[in-house]
Amino acid sequence: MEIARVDLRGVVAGDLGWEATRATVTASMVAYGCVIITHDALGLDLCQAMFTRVLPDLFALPVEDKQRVDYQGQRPGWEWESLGIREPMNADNVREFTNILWSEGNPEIWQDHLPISFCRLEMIVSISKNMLTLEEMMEMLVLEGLGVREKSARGHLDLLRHSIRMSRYGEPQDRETSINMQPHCDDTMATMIVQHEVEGLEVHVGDGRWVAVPPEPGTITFMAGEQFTVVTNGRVPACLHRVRTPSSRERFSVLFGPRQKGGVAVCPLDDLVDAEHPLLYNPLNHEKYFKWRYSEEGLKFKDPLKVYCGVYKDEATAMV
Ligand SMILES: O=C(O)CCC(=O)C(=O)O
Ligand SMILES: [Fe+2]
Repeated sequence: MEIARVDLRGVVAGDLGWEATRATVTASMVAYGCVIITHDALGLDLCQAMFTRVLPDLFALPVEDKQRVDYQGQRPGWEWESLGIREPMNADNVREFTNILWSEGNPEIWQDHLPISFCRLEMIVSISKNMLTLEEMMEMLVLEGLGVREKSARGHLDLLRHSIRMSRYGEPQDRETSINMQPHCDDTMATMIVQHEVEGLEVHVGDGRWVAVPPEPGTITFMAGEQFTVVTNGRVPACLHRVRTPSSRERFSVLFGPRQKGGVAVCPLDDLVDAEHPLLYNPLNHEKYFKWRYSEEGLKFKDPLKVYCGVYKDEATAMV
């Protein structure tokens, strides 16, 4: 079986296509924690403008400016940097982010009779709103596919917060492997990745085999993070992925995804725990886990999630 590709255009809950899509999505999520979506929700023009204008402008700002917002980068040996915005569907949050980055002193540029600051804001908000709709649809498809009642699934969605991250990769430092982000699973609930023109995303499909997800226009990669493994009581594995860019071209990506709201433990959904499927994960306090997972101790383990909150530790305690 390959990672499923599903066309979500025109798919509506309860309609004819819904059940077939649900079966395909669920099977691929159970096997790889990953599905490739085709959708026009983001709009090709919007993506083009985002990747060729907004992102290059954003990352061209001086590091001192970028460090005034949620910025990661400047790691020795890593040609990678990333900027994040929480709840980017809310224009106020995006306005705050752009105002901090492009404070006075940056002359306003006009484009198609609109100030560029307005275009940037509109683009980020619009991409985020569309991503949120797709994200919730994907979670509903998988959860329903696993047998979760609609009400429980909606209750789960209400416990999420969202953020968008925009990343830039320079030339891979390791010319031999061309890897510019090492294999990992995200510690989120889910991540949706939009690529543009430059290759990079690869997904592990078992036995050391990696599959490249090509940066095709109109496609978005949906992947489960560790929190989703807990919520689904182990049915959906967190997707193991990495970034590898043999062309060495500069690469941008846009990532959108939910995590559990702060202070609310992540728990397996009741509908997914029964005699046939005993409880596999204890409630996960994300803040504490996050600190431990990236500590010297947490980094020793192959499956830190299981070590931290798994009911059965068995092979989880294997070291990296
Ligand atoms: O840039 C990408 O395609 C993936 C990035 C990623 O996996 C991450 O930031 O966690
Ligand atoms: Fe990732």
